[in-house]
Parts: sequence; structure tokens; C-alpha cells
Amino acid sequence: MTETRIRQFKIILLGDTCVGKTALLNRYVDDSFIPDADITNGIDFRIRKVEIEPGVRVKLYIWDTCGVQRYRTIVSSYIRGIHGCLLVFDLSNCESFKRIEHDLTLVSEIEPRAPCVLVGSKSDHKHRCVSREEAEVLAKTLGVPYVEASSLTGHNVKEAFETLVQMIYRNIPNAKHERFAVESRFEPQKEEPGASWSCLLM
Ligand SMILES: Nc1nc2c(ncn2[C@@H]2O[C@H](COP(=O)(O)OP(=O)(O)OP(=O)(O)O)[C@@H](O)[C@H]2O)c(=O)[nH]1
Repeated sequence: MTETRIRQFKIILLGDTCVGKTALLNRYVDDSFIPDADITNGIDFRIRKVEIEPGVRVKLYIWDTCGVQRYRTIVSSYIRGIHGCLLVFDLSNCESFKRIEHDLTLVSEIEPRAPCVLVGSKSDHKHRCVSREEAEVLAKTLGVPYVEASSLTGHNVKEAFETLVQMIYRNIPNAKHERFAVESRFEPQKEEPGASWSCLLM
């Protein structure tokens, strides 16, 4: 029986409408891809649990937002209290790339300490209007890591989420040196979506 402390991280996905936020989440949580999924109705959330290192388990509450402008006020209210954010744009949609700075500003105003990762989605697309170089320049300017991913193929989806989770974990003062008290013993709960442990990329 392993002693473990369970942390909870709140993560949010931001980005323009139809950039593939829900698809990233579905791929990450239950390794599925639903073509032509419905638009997110305001806000949704999923749970996934990961093991960061032996004995350190994290329950991720991942908030999926709707990119449509009329939901911005609601979305802003969900940014408060987040531990980290995925800023998503569609590699085949230049407008969605232009919006990234706006979303990062929003996060910085509300949760300035929350780390962000820039995600270029739909990397499987033949037609792209944002080059890797352009995205890397923006990421460097904003001071965030950059990951290109495809929910269709699954390429780099886990990496995108888990890069962020590692950043959040490193952000916690003395996390690595903490003695983990027995808070609870975790058993995956069948009623929760994605309720299985996975090991995090280190
Ligand atoms: N080719 C390809 N299509 C994708 C990918 N990810 C999402 N899509 C498609 O892009 C469309 C929009 O995806 P969603 O995940 O609903 O986008 P969203 O950002 O959640 O949209 P909103 O809820 O409106 O904010 C859907 O038709 C998806 O099937 C991908 O990796 N590759």
C-alpha cells in the first residue's frame, strides 16, 4: 500500500471558437476523437488523474471553455483560481493565432502566477497558415513553452497537458521537498470520467 498525497490542479483551456479545445480534452481524457462535436455550451469540465512522480498524484480539473465572444464574461470568471492554462490556436486559422495575446493578457490580469502553454492545434492539417517558426517566436516573446498537437492523430496531446502540469508542480514552493502526509488513499472511481492513473512524462 503506497502512501500518497493527492493534489488538485485546476487547468483551463482558452482560445478562439473551433480551434479544437474540446477535441484536445477528449483525446487527453479518454483517448477519443469525435468529429463535428457540438460547440461547448459556455463551460464544461473533465477530470483526469496523473502521477507526477512516485507517491505524488494529481487530480486535474480541466475546464473547457467556449471560444465564442459572447461567453467571454462567463469564461473570465472561471479563470480565477486556476493553476495553469493551455492557450490554444488552430494552425490553419490565422485569426485564432492573433487572439492568443488577448487570452494571455486576460489570464495575467486575473491569475498572474498561473503558468501557460501555447498549443498549436490540428497539426495534421495539410493547409497551415501559421508556421512553426512564427509560433515559436510568439511563444518566446510571451515567455511560454510551445507544443504542436493533433487531436485527430493524438500526436503531442499528452505532452501539451503534461508540460503544463509539470510547470504547475514546479511552481509550488518546496513541492519537491515536502513530506507527503497520508491525506487519503486513492482508488480510481468508476463514476468519474477518465478515472485512471497515468504516469506523467518527466
Ligand atoms: N483535422 C483536425 N480537426 C480537428 C482537430 N481538433 C479538432 N478538430 C475539428 O475542429 C472542429 C472544432 O473542434 P472543437 O474541439 O469543437 O473546438 P473548440 O475549440 O472546443 O470550439 P468551441 O466550443 O466553439 O470553443 C471540429 O469539427 C473538430 O472535429 C485536429 O486535431 N485535427
